[in-house]
Amino acid sequence: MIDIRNLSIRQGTFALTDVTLTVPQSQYAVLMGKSGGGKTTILESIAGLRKPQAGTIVLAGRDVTHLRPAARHVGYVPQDGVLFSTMTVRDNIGFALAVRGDTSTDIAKRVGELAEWLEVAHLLDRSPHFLSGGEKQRVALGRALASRPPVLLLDEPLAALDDDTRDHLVSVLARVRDTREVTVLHVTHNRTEAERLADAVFHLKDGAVK
Ligand SMILES: Nc1ncnc2c1ncn2[C@@H]1O[C@H](COP(=O)(O)OP(=O)(O)OP(=O)(O)O)[C@@H](O)[C@H]1O
Repeated sequence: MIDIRNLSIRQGTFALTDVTLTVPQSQYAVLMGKSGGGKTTILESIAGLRKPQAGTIVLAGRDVTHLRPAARHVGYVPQDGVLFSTMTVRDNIGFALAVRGDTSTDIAKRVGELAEWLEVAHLLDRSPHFLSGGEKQRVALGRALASRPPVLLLDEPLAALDDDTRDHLVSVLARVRDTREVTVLHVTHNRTEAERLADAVFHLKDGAVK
């Protein structure tokens, strides 16, 4: 579950006030709204990368409002995916598991399983430099899901992809949704994408969520 109550965030002249939004457990919610409206700001606040001035954030029944990002157990695919460029695809996907000290056997098993599922098994030894846009996004998704987070945040994961690649990634995300293992908040501008994936659609308008 993602439960945001009365969140207020100010950055420079921009402000979001009193944002309230709930995504029930295992649901796939889409957040839409015009450019510059504050969608990324909301995702970054949930992930712990921005500090709100007021409000609470409860994830999977835990109040994480004052926890650091790593303690929140959130899977996050930021805008543009941004993989670690000095690491192979394998190490990108396994990163969170290595940081928390999983054994190399456990890491290899989970990375192998995810790579099959996301259809990137043939790319594991490659550097992110030599991946297509769609491949990069599938690897970024694998990295976000590796530690089995209860919450997944996706910031325009399908932007800047051609139609066929976008269609394929939508079907991958539908598979993620259908496992019902994770509660998802997905930011997009694309109505078709929202219709194909969302259990619920939220609209951010004039600093408020409807
Ligand atoms: N550190 C900052 N200081 C001041 N203003 C900022 C800062 N970061 C973001 N902003 C402003 O906050 C507003 C909301 O930005 P945000 O990226 O959350 O919007 P968005 O809805 O995700 O936009 P887009 O759809 O274009 O990605 C924008 O006006 C942006 O310029």
